[in-house]
Amino acid sequence: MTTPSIDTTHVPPRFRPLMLALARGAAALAGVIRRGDTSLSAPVGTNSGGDGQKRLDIQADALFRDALRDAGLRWYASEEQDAPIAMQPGGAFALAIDPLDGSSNIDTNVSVGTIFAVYPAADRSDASFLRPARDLIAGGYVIYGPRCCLVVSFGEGTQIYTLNPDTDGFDLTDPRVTLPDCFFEFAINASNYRHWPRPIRAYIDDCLAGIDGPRERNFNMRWIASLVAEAHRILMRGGIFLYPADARKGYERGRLRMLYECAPIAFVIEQAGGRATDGALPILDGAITDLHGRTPLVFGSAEKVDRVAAYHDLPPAEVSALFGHRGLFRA
Ligand SMILES: O=P(O)(O)OC[C@H]1O[C@](O)(COP(=O)(O)O)[C@@H](O)[C@@H]1O
Ligand SMILES: [Mg+2]
Ligand SMILES: [Mg+2]
Repeated sequence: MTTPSIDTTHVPPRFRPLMLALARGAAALAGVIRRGDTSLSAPVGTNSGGDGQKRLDIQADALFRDALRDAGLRWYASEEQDAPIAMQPGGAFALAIDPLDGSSNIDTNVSVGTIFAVYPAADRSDASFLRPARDLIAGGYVIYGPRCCLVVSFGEGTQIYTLNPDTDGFDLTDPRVTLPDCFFEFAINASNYRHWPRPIRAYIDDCLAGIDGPRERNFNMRWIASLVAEAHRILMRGGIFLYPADARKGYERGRLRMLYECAPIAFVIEQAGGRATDGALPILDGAITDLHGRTPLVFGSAEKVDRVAAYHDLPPAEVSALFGHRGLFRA
């Protein structure tokens, strides 16, 4: 087997060692997932965000920490660790990672992923991570699906690399992907409908009403329960994803974490021409105030994400009116 690598032609020079290390970690994790050890979905504990951990969550965390040892990182913050870990004292970068996203899908052989965000390192770990989300200098994800792809942005467009099984290297397959603007598909966990805030219910009601409703067209729906897989589908063909805040205990700020999940996904989506908000305001205009803090997340085609924000601006009486009255949202 050759040493895993990535084509760095379009990677800014200062990020090359980091991208090579991430590619190494991703190729190794893709190999672990492919081997299909069924014990990897066994529950092993709870992380500080309060989520159950599976064996593969822990293994993925250890694997990336090891792969990133000499990659110029000063700090490594993981969804699976209570606090950031000090790496190389002279390192220029602070990296936040969700080593395994979508862990409820491990045992069913459905796509899972890794999400990462890179910030300039400060002397202290809290100053490195607790800051405006827009300070991000690189971010992306890896999807372990039928194809393993690494998607990354360095702030000038979004690039896609695909793992070549013959060489174990990531080839550049799209140097600048554009998120299609017009696809009528939404992704939301509809089992939580009764817990959602009114603007979200109204938006989804109008999609469900299809050709007979104010949107005057039919929509399709998807829910994979793997943020990375939804993000990749939307990047490829458009549509919208919503994980709103809801009335369940512990979901006051939704489910997804600002540092490890929402900021890097928002970065990649914005850089591909899409939009990402908390329902109303851009995710990247927000601040990271808590390592494991959460935020509602809505992202996808710009026009659809803007429309969700417009539902938040409606007066309450208008939001709760029958869809037929929301003349504003026709078409
Ligand atoms: O089970 P739910 O509430 O639909 O949540 C699914 C969401 O939770 C997540 O699995 C959370 O990520 P982790 O697996 O990293 O905890 C997202 O990938 C996904 O979008
Ligand atoms: Mg996750
Ligand atoms: Mg995770």
